[in-house]
Amino acid sequence: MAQLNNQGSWWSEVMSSNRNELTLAISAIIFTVLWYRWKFSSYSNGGPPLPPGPRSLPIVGYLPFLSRDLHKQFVNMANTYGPIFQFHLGSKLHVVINTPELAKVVVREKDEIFANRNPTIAALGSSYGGRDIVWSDSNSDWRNLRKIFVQEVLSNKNLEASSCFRRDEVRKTIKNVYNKIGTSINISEIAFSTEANVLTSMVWGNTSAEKAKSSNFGAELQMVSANIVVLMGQLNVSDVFPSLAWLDLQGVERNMKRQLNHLDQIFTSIIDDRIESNSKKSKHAVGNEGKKDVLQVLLELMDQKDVISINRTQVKALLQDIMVAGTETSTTLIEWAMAEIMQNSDILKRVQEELEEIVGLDNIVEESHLPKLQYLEATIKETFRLHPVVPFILPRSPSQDCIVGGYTIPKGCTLFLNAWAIHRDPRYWENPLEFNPDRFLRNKYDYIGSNLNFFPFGSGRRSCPGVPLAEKMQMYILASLLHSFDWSLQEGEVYDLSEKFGITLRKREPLIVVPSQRLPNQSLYM
Ligand code: HEM
Repeated sequence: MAQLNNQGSWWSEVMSSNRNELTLAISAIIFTVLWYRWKFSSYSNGGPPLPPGPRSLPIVGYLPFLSRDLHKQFVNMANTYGPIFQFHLGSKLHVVINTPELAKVVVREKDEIFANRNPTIAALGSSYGGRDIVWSDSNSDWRNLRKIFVQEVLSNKNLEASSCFRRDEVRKTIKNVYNKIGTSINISEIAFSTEANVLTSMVWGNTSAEKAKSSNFGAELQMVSANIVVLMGQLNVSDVFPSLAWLDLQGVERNMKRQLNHLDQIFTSIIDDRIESNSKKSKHAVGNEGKKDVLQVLLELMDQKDVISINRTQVKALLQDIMVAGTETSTTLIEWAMAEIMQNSDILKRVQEELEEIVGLDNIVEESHLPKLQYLEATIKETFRLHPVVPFILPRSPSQDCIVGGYTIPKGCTLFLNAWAIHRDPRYWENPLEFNPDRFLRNKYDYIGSNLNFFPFGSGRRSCPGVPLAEKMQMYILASLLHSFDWSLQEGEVYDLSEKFGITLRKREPLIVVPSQRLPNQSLYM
């Protein structure tokens, strides 16, 4: 049987650590699986069949054969079963799409049908039960929250008004790196704290809540966000066998609750603090339009009963989305980009020459320079192509049975769009494994997936609404790090680009590098 190799599989670990509980619960599983088998057998009667897929075991399905590097395994499976294939994990049907043509059917022609997420237990635990934007089903609450996010949180006006926060934080980062010249720096930590500080200034910059102001808040946030992302990427036996969920065999649900409690305490203290300070001020003293932070905008919408409004849980769920979706993703991209650029000395030289020409060695990078940095932009896009931060985008689930590529896709199954495979498919990309930014100078690709050969932020109605901020931040941080400093690996280190699969595709080993001064004028670092 193809692909049946459970060496180093996730399943063998779960089995060895939880043998007793699993044995006890096996009868519940059998019942569920028999029911689903009966349900799915009806697809072969009459309508188009389910997509092809590997044969698998009774009860557990394909579960024991999933490898840790799921993105690579799915490429092998596509080679065997074709551009659309399916497999069962326990009772749950999963479908994987591996070509831009079929992705187009999902996110264009049938976008409305494929607008649900089918969140895992971990995802529900991280999002106040799916009451946020990321994990909510496509319903009126989701539409409302997404509208608030696009029109109020990341509107052009707000993005413009918050440029001072980005400038302040990027400058602090330059100063901070300057103070560490000659020593080893973890790029991911630097990128994360810059991103997190920008987001917190934009979101609750005017807070006086002690927790949010404490010096270790950034580190706490980084730890919690990283834990949330790891837990969301973990295969959880409770998702595969819902009848076992009460046992929480891997402790994913418990652990996620702990992480969310941590964030919730911080959000609660910030919201309470703001409500109290608002009540002490007259309405007019809260600030004029341009100066309101996001929290203020959300709290005003909370009081509003008509047009668009939001409740307290949704405010916290939205804050959680911004903090987790906005930090982990951009941090991952910046680390990959630095790793690729440092490994390719010609590319580093071209990026720095462009910076010299546009910014000048007697100046530091400003946001106004960014639209002119075309080679850097192409380098970032090439990084997204080879290292899509969210390799399977986020799961989609059809709200009704439908047909894709001549096969039936049943209502409620989980569908993955395999961006990792599409981004390195030789049918769409010449020399796909070569890191070559020039391909993005020759052909224009946007970030909203207009061309589905390249869609690192997804596409369609559930595509990433954070693109305008992400685009600015990743360009600004990378341009600043590469213009203000030269970089080398710490002694004894070798270049390494190995991946660690999860809901985000991280670099397996952190990129530890040593900065040196590049700009002649020392005052540019102060
Ligand atoms: C490198 C940076 C980022 C990447 C690669 C990224 C990627 C993604 C992807 C692939 C999706 C799913 C799209 C789909 O299903 O079609 C998504 C959704 C989302 N992202 Fe991002 N993102 C990034 C930055 C951000 C930022 C900065 C924010 C907010 C400040 C953000 C907020 C969201 C939200 C709220 C959703 C859910 C949208 C929905 O379900 O309607 N993201 N992102």
